[in-house]
Amino acid sequence: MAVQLPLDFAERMKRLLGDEFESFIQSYEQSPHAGLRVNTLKISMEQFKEIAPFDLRPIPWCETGFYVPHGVKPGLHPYYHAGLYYIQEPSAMAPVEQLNVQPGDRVLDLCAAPGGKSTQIAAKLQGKGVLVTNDIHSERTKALAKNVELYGVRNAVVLNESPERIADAFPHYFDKVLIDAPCSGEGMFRKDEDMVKSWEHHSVEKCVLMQRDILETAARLLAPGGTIVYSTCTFAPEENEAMIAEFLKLNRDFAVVNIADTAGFAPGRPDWVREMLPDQATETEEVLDQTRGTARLWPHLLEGEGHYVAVIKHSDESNLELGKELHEEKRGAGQRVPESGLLHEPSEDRSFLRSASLPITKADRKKERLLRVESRASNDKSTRGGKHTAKPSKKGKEAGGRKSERGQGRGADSSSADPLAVYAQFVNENLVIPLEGETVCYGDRVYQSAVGAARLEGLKVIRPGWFMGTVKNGRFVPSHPLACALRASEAHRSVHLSSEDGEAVRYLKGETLNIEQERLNLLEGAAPKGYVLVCVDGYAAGWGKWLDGVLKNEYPAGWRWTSV
Ligand SMILES: C[S@@+](CC[C@H](N)C(=O)[O-])C[C@H]1O[C@@H](n2cnc3c(N)ncnc32)[C@H](O)[C@@H]1O
Repeated sequence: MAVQLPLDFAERMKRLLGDEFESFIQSYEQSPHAGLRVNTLKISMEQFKEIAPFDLRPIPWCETGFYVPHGVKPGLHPYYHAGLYYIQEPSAMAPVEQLNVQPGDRVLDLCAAPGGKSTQIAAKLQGKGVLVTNDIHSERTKALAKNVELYGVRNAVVLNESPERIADAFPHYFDKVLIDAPCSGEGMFRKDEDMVKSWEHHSVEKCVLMQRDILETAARLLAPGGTIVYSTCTFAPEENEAMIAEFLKLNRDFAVVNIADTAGFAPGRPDWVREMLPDQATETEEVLDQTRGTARLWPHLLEGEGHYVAVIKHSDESNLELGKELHEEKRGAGQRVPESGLLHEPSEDRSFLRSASLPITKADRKKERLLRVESRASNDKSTRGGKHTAKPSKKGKEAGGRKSERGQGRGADSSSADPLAVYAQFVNENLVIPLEGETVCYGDRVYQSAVGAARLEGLKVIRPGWFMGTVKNGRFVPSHPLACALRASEAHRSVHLSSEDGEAVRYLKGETLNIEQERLNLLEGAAPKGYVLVCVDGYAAGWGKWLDGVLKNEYPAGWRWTSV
């Protein structure tokens, strides 16, 4: 066997699985399965199938997922760098499929880094509704933010918070909550040997304490009638069926929604709770049987690693009115225009960071950057479902159609003084997009936020929304995340590079390219000089700046493809 399993683990699995143990243990002789998930925010399934550079075999439980043949390296293709697919372990695609996300939903991914499931949720939202994606570890939110941006997500907010503090800011706000819980990781032993090493440190007992707190807080975040999906990548019953049974016992207005076993999923094992944890089983006996309707993904029964998924739905009609009131209260609060806001970049400076569970002190506030927040939507209604859409404004108006009070009577150069006017001018001259949500400025950075600034006040915000760009010396510099989320048809200037002749790779490596004017696609009689959306086989990858036949490379240094 390639993997040396911890003895305690192997003995426990033998006891629990009985006759099935032999085939379970044999699965460790096989290589783990690799998968990719098509990013349908950027490309449709039909289009992807036409241009797919690899042989693809569908993953039965995820309609956008495919197995990647052994030996193929999907990370070494320009399409990966253009955000056309996410490389994801096949079983890890199951939880979001069970969350039943619909465009327009408000969704929270509570334990989200590095963002595999968040990008899957975002694809299901199709830009409509809200995705709040969070991780408690600040270092890990860097990868989370990068993935949200690379995959072209427009309606996400990235937080670095404790679940408790999010619940204070967003009580009963979300239709769907995903808890991809920190766990002892037993299901990943075959894929990642480091998980074997860290198993002792991340003991089941420690994980149980964290999971209990997270799950309990999720109930405070959920709107009436909402759904929580709880998942782990471990086999331990304490972290799975026992955890769900305990939650159901304490939250009687929730019930398990049965997961169909069609895709090779096995049922949950309440009998293992009775066998291993008799006291806990006795305490939760009235609800324990419901956990049979949760799902276990076994490496010997399907082509994927070990996972556990539970769907629990809020079902108490009597709480509906109370929940609605809370909802409306917060939506009202969302209309306030804050005078200030905080933006926290992940930082190595420990003094800058505070424990997310501690209250913010005055000293903290002094250390943090206090930045001005402006809200376009001071008098607008709630941003629920991205309903209020700001059209790119005409010159002389601020972004989102709000007439600039300060701009009036100041003459033609008012745009150089007002960041929102500078932004609006850029949008008008370069893009054809609806601006959804609220325009928010943090210092010189401009965002479109699906949530709005007021609700985020006081939270550790990594990204308050879709990062559009920066206002520097009266000019708007479009951001890389803006480019990543655009379609070629939404930019006044675009150019198509081929993934096959090396030109796309040269762009992704950061090289300057010679591009004749005839190759530029110009919309609405746009002049060729200026920002050009650079596309790989038609799919946006970044910006370039064109002048006299030369395309200056604006692909950010930190994102460049260095391995080719
Ligand atoms: C299984 S990983 C998440 C993987 C992620 N969902 C994905 O698909 O890419 C669990 C995450 O939970 C985070 N975490 C641990 N404790 C947490 C807590 N109390 N609140 C929020 N996140 C937490 C960890 O930092 C870790 O990134």
